[in-house]
Amino acid sequence: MSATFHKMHGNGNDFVLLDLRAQDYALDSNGVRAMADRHRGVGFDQLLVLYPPTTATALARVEIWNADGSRAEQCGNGMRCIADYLHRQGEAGDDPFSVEGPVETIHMAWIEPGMTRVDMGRPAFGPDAVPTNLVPNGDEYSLDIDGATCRFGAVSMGNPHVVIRVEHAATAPVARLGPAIGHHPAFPRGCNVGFAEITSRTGIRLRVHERGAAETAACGSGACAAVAVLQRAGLLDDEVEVVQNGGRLIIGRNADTGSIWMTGPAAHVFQGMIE
Ligand SMILES: N[C@H](CCC[C@H](N)C(=O)O)C(=O)O
Repeated sequence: MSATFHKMHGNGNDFVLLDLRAQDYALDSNGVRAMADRHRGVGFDQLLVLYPPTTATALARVEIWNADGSRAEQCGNGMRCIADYLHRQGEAGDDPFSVEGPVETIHMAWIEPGMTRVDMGRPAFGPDAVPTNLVPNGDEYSLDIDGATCRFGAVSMGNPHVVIRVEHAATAPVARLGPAIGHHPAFPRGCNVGFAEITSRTGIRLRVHERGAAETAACGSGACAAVAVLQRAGLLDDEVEVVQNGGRLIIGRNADTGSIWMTGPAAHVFQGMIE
């Protein structure tokens, strides 16, 4: 069994894209973990799998796997790469198009070579949406970690996110608090943990410890989650530049629909064959 794959990345958050609409390749958690191995496999933060669509308008049905073999409901950088791939394949033109995401239809558009835009849908707040068994005080959650109380926002972008406001992202305790919160029983499906430094009403610096992958160079849904939480707190305007270690994104809020859109880079690195 072998298949053609595409290696891509969005601001250094790297992916293997496996287009299984016209080829077969059996996948399970063990196989995904092996493929993700950066020494014995191809290496990726997430695996993006395209299957034939189940609706007339979508170009593909998308499944997302993390490097640890777990499944994810959303991947913002990955969706931007899928948009670039579908345009590169000649399946998408300059008009918006859509794919069936794991939990909802995702609308996207190609902007220019290496630049795409994705409508990431409406953020969902509240414990049941995230999901978490914590009870918020207003919009703020708190959790005692190592004897200290950690306060944060929480939101679902399809996938679960915690957003912690920090003075300086560069010195945020990502390696310690990321796993401690991300794997905490208060989050039955785990969560991605973002550390956001507000630099202005139109700018943040962000680092994200990702569920199923550890800290990544960039996290697209994490950027959307951080902007959604901080906008809800009245701290950010409708359009924000999010700077992460791997690069920058423009995140905006559609005032009419309440959905969050994301514009940023998508790069195709190489095509290969996996056994
Ligand atoms: N680790 C995430 C999936 C990938 C998210 C990230 N790579 C993005 O760009 O949104 C999760 O398990 O929810």
